[in-house]
Amino acid sequence: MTVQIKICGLSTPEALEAAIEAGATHVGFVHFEKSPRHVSLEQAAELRYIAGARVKTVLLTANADVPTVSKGIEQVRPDILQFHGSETPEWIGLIREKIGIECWKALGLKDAGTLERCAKFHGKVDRLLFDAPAKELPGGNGETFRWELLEGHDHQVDWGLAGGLTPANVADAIRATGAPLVDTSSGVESAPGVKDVDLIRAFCKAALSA
Ligand SMILES: O=C(O)c1ccccc1N[C@@H]1O[C@H](COP(=O)(O)O)[C@@H](O)[C@H]1O
Repeated sequence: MTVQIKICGLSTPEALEAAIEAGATHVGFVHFEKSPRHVSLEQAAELRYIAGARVKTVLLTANADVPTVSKGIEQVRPDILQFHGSETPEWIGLIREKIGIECWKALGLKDAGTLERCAKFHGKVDRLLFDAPAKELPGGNGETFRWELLEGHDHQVDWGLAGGLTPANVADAIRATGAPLVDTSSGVESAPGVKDVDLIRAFCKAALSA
């Protein structure tokens, strides 16, 4: 099966077009003020409009309150919401049920225990995204985690791999984990928050050839 690719933290039409042309299946907009990739809901809506139906659009928030998430859905009309903070399964489940929108939850994988605890999200989210443990930011830190933690894991829900993925390591990551979707943000940047179109192209090429 062809791997799905999410390029996250996009903030310009140029980088967005490069991601789509290179074969990304998902593009993400980060609405989280502490991030160097933060975009306002107005900016995200504009990018979402440009993307149209060519790719799936993802609005990422971290520990946002309900009014912010509602405003994001209303203004941006994303295909998917990605929750990247300490949102509970019940909280996400309620939003998913009420709004009927696809919801993803990112989890920082520290050890086998974290992986076991992800079972509480089953039935509440549409996809789990395994990332490195949070640091100053809940995500987008460019850190990989021990991919071997996923070895032999019986995935009960769709999932994806994130955390420090770059054009240089994404093919190894796919081979090592069998990830059906890979997600990158800082690994395709020339500086924090500045996407590099050549790195985006190289990332997609490497992922698609794994
Ligand atoms: O990208 C950000 O700035 C960000 C901020 C807050 C939460 C998540 C964020 N990004 C997501 O984190 C993972 C891994 O990113 P990276 O490739 O290691 O930089 C990915 O899902 C990003 O979408």
